[in-house]
Amino acid sequence: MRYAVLVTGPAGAGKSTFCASLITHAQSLGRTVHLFNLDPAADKFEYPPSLDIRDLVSLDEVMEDLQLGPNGGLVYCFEYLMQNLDWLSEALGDFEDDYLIIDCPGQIELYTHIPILPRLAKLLTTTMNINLVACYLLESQFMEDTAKYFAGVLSAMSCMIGLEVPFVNVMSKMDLVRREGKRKKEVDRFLDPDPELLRTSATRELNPKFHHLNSALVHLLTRKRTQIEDFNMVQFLPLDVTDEDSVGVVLSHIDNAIQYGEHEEPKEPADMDNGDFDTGE
Ligand SMILES: Nc1nc2c(ncn2[C@@H]2O[C@H](COP(=O)(O)OP(=O)(O)OP(=O)(O)O)[C@@H](O)[C@H]2O)c(=O)[nH]1
Ligand SMILES: [Mg+2]
Repeated sequence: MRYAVLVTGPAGAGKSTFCASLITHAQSLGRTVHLFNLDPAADKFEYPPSLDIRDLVSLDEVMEDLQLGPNGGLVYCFEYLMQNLDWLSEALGDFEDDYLIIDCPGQIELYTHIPILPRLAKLLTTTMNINLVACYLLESQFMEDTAKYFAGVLSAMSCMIGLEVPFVNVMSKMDLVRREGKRKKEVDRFLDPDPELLRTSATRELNPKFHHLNSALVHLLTRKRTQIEDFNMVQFLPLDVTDEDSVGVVLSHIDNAIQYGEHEEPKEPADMDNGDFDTGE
């Protein structure tokens, strides 16, 4: 049985850092894990990737040869990957019974505009028979601006709906929140999105039109009782990579989502009620 974690999220959300801390933690548990770099623009890693899209296609060469910018070049690299799936299945053939951590690029259009990642996820799960879970990382600074935060929630949801695989949302860089000394109750409203946050947003004074738009969104979220609120489709696990226990909690949710080690007794994930995140209050 092969397992893989697709680590997604906007630019700078902490994906590569999270991949490295997942690897450190999994190795401390005695697991064999491998990094699969899916970012053609990546330059350095804490752990050397065992599998690397840059062995197939180089963003620099694509940009130079085809006169494309970084984003167009990235889309081209993924299209090239999809046309060379033999390379991927051959490379993946070396990893029987292993756990792959897949580090994705941060261009948001990859998750919301073009259907390349969903195609890749389908291929990994159906053709290559890999137990796949996706993580979407949003960084804690998004909590500073509620309108931006809700844009982040919607992008997480858009990615999740597109991928159609088990999904774990993560609020990264929680060490920064701890340092600021935010109240736990306040933090919880962002980990379990509270649409009422938008109503009290500072945009009311700054930009009334924008506030009307936000209010309409809240109205949609609350009155129509969409999935975000009713079914808790989007909930974030707090991640502090400086705290091994926090990485362990996220890994236990990932394991649970893909039933890692199904021959063993099924394990309950660690407590999800955020009670394990101590803001230091
Ligand atoms: N304080 C803090 N900083 C972090 C954390 N994780 C990442 N960073 C910093 O955030 C920046 C971006 O981290 P990366 O891990 O490269 O983020 P990424 O999502 O892989 O970025 P792209 O691949 O460019 O999309 C770096 O300067 C990291 O040192 C964290 O948990 N806490
Ligand atoms: Mg990265």
